[in-house]
Amino acid sequence: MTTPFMKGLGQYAAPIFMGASLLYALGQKHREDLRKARRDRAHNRILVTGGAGYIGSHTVLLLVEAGYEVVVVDSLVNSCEEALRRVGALTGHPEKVIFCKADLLDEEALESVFATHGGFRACVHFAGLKAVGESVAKPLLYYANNLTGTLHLLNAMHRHGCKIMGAAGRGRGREGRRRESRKCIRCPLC
Ligand SMILES: O=c1ccn([C@@H]2O[C@H](COP(=O)(O)OP(=O)(O)O[C@H]3O[C@H](CO)[C@H](O)[C@H](O)[C@H]3O)[C@@H](O)[C@H]2O)c(=O)[nH]1
Repeated sequence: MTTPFMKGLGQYAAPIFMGASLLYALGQKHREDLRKARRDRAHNRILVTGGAGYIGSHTVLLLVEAGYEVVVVDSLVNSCEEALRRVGALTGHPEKVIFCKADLLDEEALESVFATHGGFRACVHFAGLKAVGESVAKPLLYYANNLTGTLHLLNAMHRHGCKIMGAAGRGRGREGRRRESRKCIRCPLC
């Protein structure tokens, strides 16, 4: 049975439907704009772990000069934030150096960096302990810190679709000669 109230409502159906469609279309456009902004940002944004350290801060400088925006994750265990402030000043683009104090062993903090600032075009990984004497005295600490931290990083990259990782390592060969290697690899999990 159609009541007068329902009949009255009928005349509003078309405008309500059109209004809802318009809102839906605007929402879609807004979501598409957000996705595009995120894609553009990802194209230009690099994550540098250990970016406040010696090699890391020089890398950040070069990346910013090359036009990238850099997010630095560093626990500051062997560095200080001042280095990044200086990098910002030297490049003239302090806004392109975003610092997040976090330890790679803290998975939640790392996830929050990826959720807030990702996705990254690539990651350069320098956040590692590397004092030779200490590594001999405390090998398990070094294994736990460097391997677990790297695994956490790889997992976060995998979850957030970041597929390129650069890393630098230094070691001594059997014959005592120093070996340096710099590698750029695809994330092994992706
Ligand atoms: O668990 C850690 C260990 C270190 N760091 C940070 O990582 C940076 C490492 O920088 P350092 O100045 O201590 O080391 P270097 O820049 O000299 O780089 C050295 O350590 C690197 C560790 O990845 C590479 O091995 C590299 O080849 C080697 O020269 C520091 O800011 C330190 O605070 C962390 O954030 N988390």
